[in-house]
Order: sequence, then structure tokens, then C-alpha cells
Amino acid sequence: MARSSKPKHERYRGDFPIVVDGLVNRFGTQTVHENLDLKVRRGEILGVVGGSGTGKSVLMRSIIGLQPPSGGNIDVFDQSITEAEPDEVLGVRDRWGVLFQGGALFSTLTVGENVEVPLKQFYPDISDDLRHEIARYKVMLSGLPEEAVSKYPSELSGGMKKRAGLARALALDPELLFLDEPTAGLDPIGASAFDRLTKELKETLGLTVFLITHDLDTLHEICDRVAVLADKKVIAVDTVPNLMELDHPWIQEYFNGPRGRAALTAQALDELRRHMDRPVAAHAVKALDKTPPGKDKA
Ligand SMILES: Nc1ncnc2c1ncn2[C@@H]1O[C@H](COP(=O)(O)OP(=O)(O)OP(=O)(O)O)[C@@H](O)[C@H]1O
Repeated sequence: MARSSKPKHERYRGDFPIVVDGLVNRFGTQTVHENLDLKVRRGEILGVVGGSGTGKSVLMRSIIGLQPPSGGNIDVFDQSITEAEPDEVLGVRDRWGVLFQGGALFSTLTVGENVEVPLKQFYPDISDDLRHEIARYKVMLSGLPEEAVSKYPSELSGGMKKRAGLARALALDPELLFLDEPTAGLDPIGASAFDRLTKELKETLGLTVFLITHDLDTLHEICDRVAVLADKKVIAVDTVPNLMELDHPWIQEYFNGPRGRAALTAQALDELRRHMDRPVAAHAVKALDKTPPGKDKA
């Protein structure tokens, strides 16, 4: 399993680190994906949305090679994941990190030991001291206090568990980061802090982020584009404002329904608050805050 003898790869410089072409996924008689196409741009945060059961997680699992598809092709860094031999896939697996729903931490290992798992798997030759040091650094990079390194998952809050899972996802300095509903179960303040962290990490580490979410605030705040899954396909990929213009029932219901409008208003309020020193903006924020529910807060 070790690949330390292989030369270190170059960072990907192409435009589309992930290209999904004609993906088909069937489970028995159930077809989840039928000719699904998707291109993820390098350096973007791509939000992935869709109703429950539309196959967002199956799509992510297909891209990271955990779900052999029934048809189609997936290239990651211009290399086919679907047709590659297991050994070849190993060569790209250390170039992505995954935060699964719920964190998926090993409960019998400390946070630091959890982060060390992929380091041991892919770089078995590095010294214990260096491995501990890398793990400690990743834990702090994920916004956890240094003491968290020696804590067990059961001793952490929900938000801290997500950050620990993120630290593990970042263990191998990935170019691609997969996040499956990272803000689910977090309170609004925790969710917003996690969103900010995701954006900061994307910018400072030059990540491309594939982010499955139901969280409208996340979509508005940090996603460069959003892919919408419906009818077994990706029916649209665009910025949120452009998606809101589309005449598809699910998209209209989702983005222009009451929750979608509330998220949009919250974002507008945030924008205004950033200019609170200007008296006019302060008045506008007050006025928007007082708008009765149900009335449009344009
Ligand atoms: N290993 C499997 N075997 C059989 N059916 C599966 C398997 N994995 C997923 N499915 C089915 O595929 C469909 C899509 O599942 P998936 O978890 O990708 O949905 P999702 O869009 O992520 O949903 P949610 O938003 O509720 O998490 C579901 O109907 C699910 O039951």
C-alpha cells in the first residue's frame, strides 16, 4: 500500500480536476443516475444540492472510487477512476480528503491518532515524531485548540467533531476536498464558522471543494457555483443568482421558497453590516430586520 517510493506528483494545473461523463448508477431495479455529466473547476467551491435520495452521496462515493458505477466514466486529475486498476487509483487517492457525514472518526483513537491514520497508510516511513507534529498542525489548522489532539471523539462537541474530521481530511495536503453535509447538525453560529473556515482553507491551500449540502446559507455564502441534482442528472450548474432565474419547479421551490428567501435576506443583512459605519446602511439593516415575516425583504 505504501507509495513513498513513487515520485511525488505535480499539483494539477488543468481546468477541471473532476470530469464526470455519462455516469450511470443502478441498485437492483432502482436507477439513481442516468447519463449524469458534471465538470468541477479547479479552485472552486462547488455546492451539490438536490432532494433527499437524488444521489448526492452516491455521486461523491463514485468520484472517490468507493462506488463502482454501472456505466459512464469519471476522470480525476485527467485519470479515469472508473477504468483504472486499484493500484493506479491509489496514486490519486492521497490527493483528496473526505469529510463524511457525521465525521466518521474512529472512536477508540484520539483526534491526533485519527489524523495520523492516513499518514501511516500513505507515508509509513515517516518518523513518529514528524507524524505527530503534522497531525498537531492539521488539528490547529482546522480551528481546534492544541489540547484537542489528545481528546477522544466522545469528549468533543458536534462542531469539534466536524473539525477533527476536517483535520483528518487535510492530513495528506489534498488538492481536492469532499465535504458531505458539513454543517448538518450544527447551530447557526457553528455552521457559519465552519463555512468561513472552509472558504479560508480553500483560499489559503488552493483547494477545490466538492460540497454536498442542504444548507442554503452555505450555498449563498461560500459556493462559487452550485450543481443541482434532479431527474437522475445534474440539471444545472451555475451561480446561485443565475440558478434562481431558472424555470424548474424544484429549483424555484428550493431557492425562491420561504427558506431560500430568508437565506438571501440574511446574506443581504450581512453585506450591509459590513458597512455599518455608513449611517444609511445602518438604517437599512434596521428596516430589514423589522420587516414582518412573509413580506418580501428586497
Ligand atoms: N449501497 C447501496 N445499495 C442500495 N441502494 C443504495 C446504496 N447507496 C445508495 N442507495 C440508494 O441510492 C439513492 C441515493 O442515495 P444517496 O445517499 O446518494 O442520496 P442523497 O441525495 O445523498 O440523499 P440525502 O440528501 O437524503 O442524504 C437512495 O435511494 C439510496 O437508498
